[in-house]
Amino acid sequence: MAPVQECFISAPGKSILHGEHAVVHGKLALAVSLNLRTYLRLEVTSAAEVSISLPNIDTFMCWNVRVLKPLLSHREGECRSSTDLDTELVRRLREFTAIADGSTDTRSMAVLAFLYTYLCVFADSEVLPSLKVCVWSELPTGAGLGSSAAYSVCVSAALLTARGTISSPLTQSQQTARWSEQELELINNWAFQGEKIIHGNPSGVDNAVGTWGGFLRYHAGKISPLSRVPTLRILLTNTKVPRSTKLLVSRVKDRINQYPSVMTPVLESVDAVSQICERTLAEMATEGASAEHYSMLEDLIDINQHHLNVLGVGHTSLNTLCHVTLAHGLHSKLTGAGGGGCAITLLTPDTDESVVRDVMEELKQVGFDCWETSIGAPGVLMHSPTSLTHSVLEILTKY
Ligand SMILES: Nc1ncnc2c1ncn2[C@@H]1O[C@H](COP(=O)(O)OP(=O)(O)O)[C@@H](O)[C@H]1O
Ligand SMILES: C[C@@](O)(CCOP(=O)(O)O)CC(=O)O
Ligand SMILES: [Mg+2]
Repeated sequence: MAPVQECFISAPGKSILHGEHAVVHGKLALAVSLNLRTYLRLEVTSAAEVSISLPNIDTFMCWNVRVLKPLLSHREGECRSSTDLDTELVRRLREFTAIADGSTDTRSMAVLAFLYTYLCVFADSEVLPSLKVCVWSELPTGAGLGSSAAYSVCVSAALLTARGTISSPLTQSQQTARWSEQELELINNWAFQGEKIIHGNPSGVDNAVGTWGGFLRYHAGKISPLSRVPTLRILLTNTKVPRSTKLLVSRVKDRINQYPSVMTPVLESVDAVSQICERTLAEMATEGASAEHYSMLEDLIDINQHHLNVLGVGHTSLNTLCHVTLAHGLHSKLTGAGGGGCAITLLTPDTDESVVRDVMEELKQVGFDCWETSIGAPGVLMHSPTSLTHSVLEILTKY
């Protein structure tokens, strides 16, 4: 396949309806893509350098390609796998970029994930290519909306396309295009490796949503689209309390290890919540949504929020958020890793517009960001430059 000289790629963020954390331990999760995206521009240059500009996290790095090549010497001739993390390469990259093992600064993980994917994808090239890459996102970083996965999906799609491992699907007359199912699998597998570097122990649900988009059920690595879902109205609120998915995921693991007989039933119960939610959504889509259906969805949200508190990923900001919305009859739960970050609030057909306005106003007064989101956006896309808004294009070409 002919390699590209320049490409623009985007991938969506996600919201987990139910099953965050439990999904890491093999339970069912229901997740949906958001209309907030991460964008990437890749340009092939002749500078003998590879550079990555990450304006969201104020990170701008550049390396001579000849300095990077020796990092691959440990596996000369071997093909890098898209399904297993090369831990020796990660170790070498940590040393090279001077990121200490166990570092809690997840920002530097974005650089590590990029370099890892770059070196693996181009491992068989005699000379590493000179590339200029810029990634910018509409998503808040580290807030539970899957910015790490959207980033990893964009990086993986761009590098695989630049290498010619997957096609460049955009024809001249198209604004956006997607890859074949087989190519999406490859993008997803490499993005999962990126997530492993950023998260430590990801379930894979976030990169799956970033790759395929839509409404997905994710269970023990098996991804399937939810075919029957009603139109749902959801408020997203960002408490703006920073947190790291990596730390929260390992905190839950520690708690399970310390109190297995207490925590295992909680995980089972979260699984049951996801299953009942899936059945309820299917019923709503096929039979029409009733007040009883919405009442069940609200109960499940409340139950899961309590479970997430028990798992140790709650936060006072999230408690405040739940109280504010409940005072107006609206039910909320954290989404993503918790510990701060974002929550979702379900709006029902009976919710008066004045109530939505009041709730949003009150949440903003507490200091949170709050907006109504649209769900089910497409997964990873290749864009023509004209399909991007002026402001996105300006940012991506500025660095
Ligand atoms: N636009 C971006 N530019 C650079 N790095 C990003 C971007 N989005 C996400 N990341 C990486 O992902 C990390 C946040 O991931 P995480 O803690 O999983 O939160 P979430 O995925 O919920 O946003 C960041 O610290 C950074 O390493
Ligand atoms: C907590 C978890 O279920 C979701 C994490 O999502 P986010 O990185 O907070 O957007 C972890 C995972 O599934 O890998
Ligand atoms: Mg993440």
